[in-house]
Order: sequence, then C-alpha cells, then structure tokens
Amino acid sequence: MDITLRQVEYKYQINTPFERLAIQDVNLSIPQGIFVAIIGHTGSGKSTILQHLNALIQPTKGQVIIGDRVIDAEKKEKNLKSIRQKVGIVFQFPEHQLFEETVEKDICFGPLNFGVPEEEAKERARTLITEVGLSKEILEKSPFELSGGQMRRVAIAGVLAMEPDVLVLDEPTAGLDPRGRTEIMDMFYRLHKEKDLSTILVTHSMEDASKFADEIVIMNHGRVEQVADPRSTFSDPQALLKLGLDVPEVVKFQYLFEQRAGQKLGRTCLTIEELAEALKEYQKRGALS
Ligand SMILES: Nc1ncnc2c1ncn2[C@@H]1O[C@H](COP(=O)(O)OP(=O)(O)OP(=O)(O)O)[C@@H](O)[C@H]1O
Repeated sequence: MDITLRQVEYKYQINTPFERLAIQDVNLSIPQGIFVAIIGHTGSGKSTILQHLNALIQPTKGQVIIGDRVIDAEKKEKNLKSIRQKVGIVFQFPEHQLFEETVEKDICFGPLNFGVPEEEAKERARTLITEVGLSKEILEKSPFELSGGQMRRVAIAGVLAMEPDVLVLDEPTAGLDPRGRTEIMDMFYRLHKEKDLSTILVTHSMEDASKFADEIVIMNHGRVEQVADPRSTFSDPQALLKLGLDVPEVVKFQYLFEQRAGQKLGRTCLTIEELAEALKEYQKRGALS
C-alpha cells in the first residue's frame, strides 16, 4: 500500500491562542515495501508526520493518500478503521499500553476488536509470539510479570496481529540497552523483509538509519529538508551538521555506512579518523558554529 503526503500542513490547537504550526508543505511518497528513516532535531515535526500516516490526526492543509483513501484537509474523513488496520504504529514505550490479564489477550485485543474470529486471533498470537523472539509459554502470563524488553516485544506483536501492510515506528528502541536495541532493530528489519512491510522509522539513531534505511527523510523546523538514499545523505556531513545533527553521530554514521556499502564515500571521507579530522576542519573554519 502506497502512502503519499501532498503539501501537508498541521497546526496544533488551531484557532486558539495556543495555535502552533508543527509541519508545513510536506510532500512525501512512501511506496509499498520501502524502509524509510525520518531524522531531524527535536521538535522538527517527525512525530506529527507519523500520526498522519494512519490518520490519527488529519492535515489542516493538503492531502494524505493512504492506499485508495484520500484524507483531505477540506473534508474531515470519518470511518478510518480500515486505515488503522492497514497501518500499524509502534509508539515510544509501547509497553505502557499493555493492560490485559494475559499476554495472549493483549495480542488478540486489536484483531478481536476488528471482528477477527477468536480462534484466528489466538492463532496469530501463537505465531507472532515466536516471531518477536519470545516463547509460547509467555502467552499465559500477565504482561506485568515480564521484563521491560519482553513487554515491548509483546506490544509489538499486538500491532503485528492486525496484519498491517505498513509499520510505523516512533523511536522503537528508546530506553533499551545497546544489545536490546540491536535485537529489536534486527527483528524489525527481518519482519520488513519477510512480510514485505513498508517500514517508516523515526529515529535519533544515525546508526539505525545507516544500517536499515533505503531512503532518509531529513526534517528541519517542520519542513522536509531532504529526501535521499543513505549514500547521498551522508556524503555531505556539513549539510547534516548544519541541520543540528550531532557531530559524533554523523561521523559514526558515515563510518557504518561505508562498512555496510563495502566502499568509501569518497572525497575526504575515507576512514573514521579522517572523517573526524574533516569534521574538526569544518569546525575550525566556523562552518559548524
Ligand atoms: N500536542 C501538541 N500541542 C501543541 N504543540 C505540539 C503538540 N505536539 C507537538 N507540538 C509542537 O509541534 C512541533 C513538532 O513536534 P513533533 O513532536 O512532531 O516533533 P519531533 O520531531 O517528533 O520531536 P521529538 O524528536 O522531540 O519527538 C514542535 O514545535 C512541538 O512543540
């Protein structure tokens, strides 16, 4: 399922003294099966974009086209259930949304709510619990007996149980230790490949963007600054740094990207030491102040 944003603007608390323009003139095309990372400094509009992708919020200007549904600022859409089923969102700290008595009931909650027969919902729970790296015995436990990492996996299984075409991830590794982060991101990448799931990841981690994304969207003050593949994005560290991205992160990102691509980025950016040198040089010239 393709998703397109056309000249989307969103204002919070519209027509109140607290009105706040969060994104403007956002044009994005997210074809089925792609892995997109959205990066940018805090407050640049990333989460606001995410919430448009399954119509949790609707644009105050422009259009969001989700499959064959058109959400137009001029006509408020109702009956958004089918969109919610097709586009699953994993919010930050999704484990906070667990509430049922057992893990199985939590995973089955969404599908049952959407009219999936009980046996089928349970079958999905049995399959998904292993797909997210947990054992079937956990299904009978209370979610609150589990570790934080296990709870997060259960919450993710609950989103996958809706069998979405598109998975939207808002900093899904926030608060996890490095090993937990790697495991969860590897899992998302495997699911993306195995299920041909479009995956849209909001992240502050250059490492994750470099490892997994086909395309990187850079947000800056509510606008899309750039959409490019990782190679083009990271060939120009100066541009990234000007967008407020963190120096060590950019250096690390370039290095990781080179490793992933098995080749150098060219220009002055050869090794991690040379990248660091290059960055120091930019700083000396005042390019990063
Ligand atoms: N509920 C809200 N009410 C009013 N303004 C909001 C609300 N949510 C976000 N904003 C404002 O909209 C702008 C974009 O916020 P958004 O959360 O989309 O940014 P972000 O890039 O996701 O930030 P972060 O990386 O910190 O999560 C910011 O100026 C923010 O203060």
